[in-house]
Amino acid sequence: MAAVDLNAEALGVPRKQLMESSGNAVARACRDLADPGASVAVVAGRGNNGGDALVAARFLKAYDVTVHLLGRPETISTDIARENWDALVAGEADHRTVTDSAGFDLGDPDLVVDAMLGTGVTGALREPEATAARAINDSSATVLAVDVPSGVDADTGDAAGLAVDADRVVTFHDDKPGLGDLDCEVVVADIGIPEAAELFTGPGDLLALDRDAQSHKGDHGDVLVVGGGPYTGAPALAAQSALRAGADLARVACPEAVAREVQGYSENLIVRGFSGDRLAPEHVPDLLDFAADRDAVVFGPGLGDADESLAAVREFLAAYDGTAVVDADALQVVPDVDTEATLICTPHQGELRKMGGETDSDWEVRSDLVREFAADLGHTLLVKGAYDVVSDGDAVRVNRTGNPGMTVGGTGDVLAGATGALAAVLPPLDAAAVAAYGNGRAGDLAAEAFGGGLVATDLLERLPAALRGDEA
Ligand SMILES: NC(=O)C1=CN([C@@H]2O[C@H](COP(=O)(O)OP(=O)(O)OC[C@H]3O[C@@H](n4cnc5c(N)ncnc54)[C@H](O)[C@@H]3O)[C@@H](O)[C@H]2O)[C@H](O)CC1
Ligand SMILES: [K+]
Repeated sequence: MAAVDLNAEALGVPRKQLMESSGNAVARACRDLADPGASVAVVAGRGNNGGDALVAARFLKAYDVTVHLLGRPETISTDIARENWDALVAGEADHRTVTDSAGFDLGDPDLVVDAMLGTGVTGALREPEATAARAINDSSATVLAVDVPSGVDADTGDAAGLAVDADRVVTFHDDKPGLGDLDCEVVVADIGIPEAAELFTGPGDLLALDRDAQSHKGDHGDVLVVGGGPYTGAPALAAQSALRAGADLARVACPEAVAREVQGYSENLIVRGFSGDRLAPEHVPDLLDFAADRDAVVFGPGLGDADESLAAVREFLAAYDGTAVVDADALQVVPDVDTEATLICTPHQGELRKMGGETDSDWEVRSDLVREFAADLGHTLLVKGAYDVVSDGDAVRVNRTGNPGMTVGGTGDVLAGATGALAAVLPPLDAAAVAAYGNGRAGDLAAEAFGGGLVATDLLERLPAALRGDEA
């Protein structure tokens, strides 16, 4: 939800507006549960769950509302919740702050609005929330829970300990998996989050990359690029891109004949040559051993389409059961290989057709075609275009970053490498969506500097900023 909220904000629908919609939905449920003049106890926590109810209080003029804030106002954790508290105080609403459990007196209300904790709950209820939850459960009031009954984990429906026993839940935007088993009525309120906030990639998708501080080398991926032969720049671009997208190690397995040239592009790469001047079936056993210790493999950059190289790709994929990004000439092999591997294929629309897929200039039509083909293939597709379409056969994401300057050679290798690095730390669909978003953002930053004259290496040093969500 945090990612969707952030994407909604990027689309021009700020969180405070979402909170206003949530609060309005809560007020409508109150009007449904209690008659005007009834006494309502709003029990608000210090986060946005509480914020929703502070908004609702403003919509309940016809009721006798008392707001209980659990904690001092200065401990309210978000500005939008704090602003709604300040508005209540400025409006002389009947409000009180509960700084310790002994200070909590629910009174004898007809209706309780449980807005202590929502999706931000961690662990068992602490004080004074626990005392308040017991008082709410012991009261004879009707209980309306905001988003999630406090103490319940929205994803699992479990509670680490005590939880509020609600008569009705008003949850926002979409049903939460954990609410299904509650024995109370759950109402899903549309709070005006645009569908686009979930369909199109945006800054919210970068939250998935939040790294825990304790991470150490190797946590962020050891990526192997298998490529090179007719071309040498492509595997080097892909491997450097993997590093720029956060991989700790980037290795290149390429023909001995070009190993020095590939190494020459960057001392950051660990280059390992296999015999001859192009990939062939005899290299596959070694490659499988080498790949087994990596977190992700990027197959294809610069491989060329010699029959023996494609035969080697087929043999490798048939035996590989890890995670691989397949790009460029290797893509044509995928449809006729049965593999246990988790593949992310990154074709442009011409390569998609060569794989047997269909495309369309209208991105909405293309989205359905890509989803169907991904379902047939059983793999994740990232189909490059002015609008990149990503699908795992079930969900669809569309990426709108990027610009026409990115048709220059090599940007696809940069995307493949970034996808490999992200596939080492994220599920395939997210890895492809974030890679498309970051690669396009890096391309947009490069276009600011070089316009149509940008080259693929310009994206490399801009990938970190693009994946951090830095403003251009
Ligand atoms: N897109 C949407 O669905 C929207 C949802 N909204 C509401 O926002 C909350 C989530 O808000 P958040 O601030 O992230 O977290 P909470 O308010 O649920 O709780 C955080 C708050 O609670 C404290 N806390 C955490 N665990 C415990 C505990 N075990 N005991 C005591 N206190 C605890 C923590 O310290 C924080 O202070 C969502 O549920 C919706 O109601 C948005 O308003 C609109 C968009
Ligand atoms: K709640």
